[in-house]
Amino acid sequence: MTAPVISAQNLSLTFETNDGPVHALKDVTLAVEKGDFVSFIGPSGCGKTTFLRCMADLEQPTGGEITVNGVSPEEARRARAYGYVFQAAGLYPWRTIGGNIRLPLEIMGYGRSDQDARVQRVLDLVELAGFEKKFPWQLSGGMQQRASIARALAFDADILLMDEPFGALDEIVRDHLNEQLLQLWDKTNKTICFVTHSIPEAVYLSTKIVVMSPRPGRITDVIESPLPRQRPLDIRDTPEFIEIAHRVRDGLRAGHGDG
Ligand SMILES: Nc1ncnc2c1ncn2[C@@H]1O[C@H](COP(=O)(O)OP(=O)(O)OP(=O)(O)O)[C@@H](O)[C@H]1O
Repeated sequence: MTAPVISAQNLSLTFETNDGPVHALKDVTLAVEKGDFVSFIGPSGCGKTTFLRCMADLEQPTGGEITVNGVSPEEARRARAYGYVFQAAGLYPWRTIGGNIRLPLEIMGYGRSDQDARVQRVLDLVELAGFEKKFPWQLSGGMQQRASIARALAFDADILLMDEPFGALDEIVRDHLNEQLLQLWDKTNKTICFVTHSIPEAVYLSTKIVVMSPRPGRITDVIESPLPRQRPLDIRDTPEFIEIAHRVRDGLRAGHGDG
């Protein structure tokens, strides 16, 4: 067996605030394997974003251990092990779509022709070929979110950390992006950690669904999905899908009950 891509052992993070300590994460233990698509679902404040930020070295845990690709999050960050996609697309309005995707490559010192090739490749991957010279405001919200995914993919990181990337989009656009994201995951075999509030989104996308509950933020259930890798959208009407969705809902309810 290969080592997990992300391994958390009794991970805890307590924020000291003026109102006293906030236990954002408490004793979280989880292994994410290579090629997994893991969704984190739970009510507001259960620590989903904090967990993702620990993986990305944007927060420092106060207890336990976490490794990314077998090393510390800091070393993984320096090795550009992951791309991070935020809730809002976060594109610079004064740069074109191509310019936005190019920015991290410029910072990392890639040569100009390598930059060009990478920009074209990731624009193709997210089906935005031809939009390189447009500015963000000329694109719909869904297209902007795809551009921000392209930016996270541009330097070929094996891990994609996505914090509610489609939360602000309407349902039809979200369905379409979910489908595209699954195809992209299938093509590239990346490991994806994905935060969401939506049960159907979590069940549709994931190989593993991590249910969390707040106060203190912890994992209450980990569901290994029996669904096949290839998933047309209408898989959501099948009994298998509905059964998993029920289990997630039950887990969320139980978490609320003792919160
Ligand atoms: N920098 C901080 N300082 C103090 N408390 C914080 C900080 N960041 C997060 N928290 C608290 O930690 C808890 C977990 O927050 P987190 O953002 O990880 O939750 P979440 O599950 O991602 O929520 P949401 O679904 O609303 O995004 C919350 O109670 C939050 O208020």
